[in-house]
Amino acid sequence: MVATRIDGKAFAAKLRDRIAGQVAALKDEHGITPGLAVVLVGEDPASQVYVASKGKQTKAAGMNSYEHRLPDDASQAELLALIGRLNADPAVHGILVQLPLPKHIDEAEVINAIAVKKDVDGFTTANTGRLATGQKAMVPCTPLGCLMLLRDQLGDLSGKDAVVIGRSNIVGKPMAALLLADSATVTVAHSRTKDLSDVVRRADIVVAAVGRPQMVKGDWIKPGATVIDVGINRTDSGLVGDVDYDGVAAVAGAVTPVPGGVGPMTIACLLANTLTACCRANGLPDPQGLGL
Ligand SMILES: Nc1nc(=O)c2c([nH]1)NC[C@@H]1CN(c3ccc(C(=O)N[C@@H](CCC(=O)O)C(=O)O)cc3)C=[N+]21
Repeated sequence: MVATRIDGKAFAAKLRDRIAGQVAALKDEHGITPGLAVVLVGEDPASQVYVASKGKQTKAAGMNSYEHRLPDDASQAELLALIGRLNADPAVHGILVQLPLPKHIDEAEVINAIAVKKDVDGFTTANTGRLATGQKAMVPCTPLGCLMLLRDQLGDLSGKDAVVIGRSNIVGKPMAALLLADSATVTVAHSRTKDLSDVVRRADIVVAAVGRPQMVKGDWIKPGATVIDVGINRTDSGLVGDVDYDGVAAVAGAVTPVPGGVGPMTIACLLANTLTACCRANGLPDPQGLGL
């Protein structure tokens, strides 16, 4: 039996279509256009590609996209001043500061300067805390995309054994919070975890977010398990995930590919969060019905 290939690219395209319809209705019925501001500091080539792609998809969904580029040597004060202006701008419903930032800038301080209601990355301490305590939050895009794929594949996640490999603030920790909120039994594994393959073998759901090319092997996987690969590793043989796809697909029930899995969901969820932020700012009901 070969695993189902979870088509994140197709799922993301459908989600973007739905969002575009909701954006059009928002314009028609309320005269409001959601706006997303993306801030890029420096010239990192991968970041430039992501930011260009975000801008293109934002406009394609009918939203306004505002791009702000600062030079590599921009000061933290300049960046904070820009965020202050975006916080005060009523046309801007979402603000994303592309990470990583140059080393002379304190990332946590910059992120926490973003207005909580405009924090479409869900990276502020306030949103992290809200997610962890079950209050309405802005949810980080990559884990949100993973959750949507899991709910679509499995339905109710209640009582499932989930193992998240990786404990980053942007993926591992919020992913664990989301799975817990859906009543899964959650284990967070990381570089110090003992007998990692044995831990993973117990899981009905595996989310791999470690940044090590093809680390998760087929013989780590419980037959029939659902495997979500968050890895984006650029190697000599091209873009690969954290999962050894062919080996895992021979055992798993379903697995996401790289590319074409979680990556496209991340950007679609950014649009979803921008629309959600816009609706909340205008006292309208949440458009995605996720209960988060
Ligand atoms: N503030 C902030 N928010 C982010 O969400 C954020 C960030 N900073 N910094 C960088 C990471 C990375 N990230 C990705 C988005 C889309 C793909 C994506 O679409 N990947 C395609 C392939 C793209 C390719 O070929 O390079 C795929 O997996 O199919 C990947 C990675 C968002 N990030």
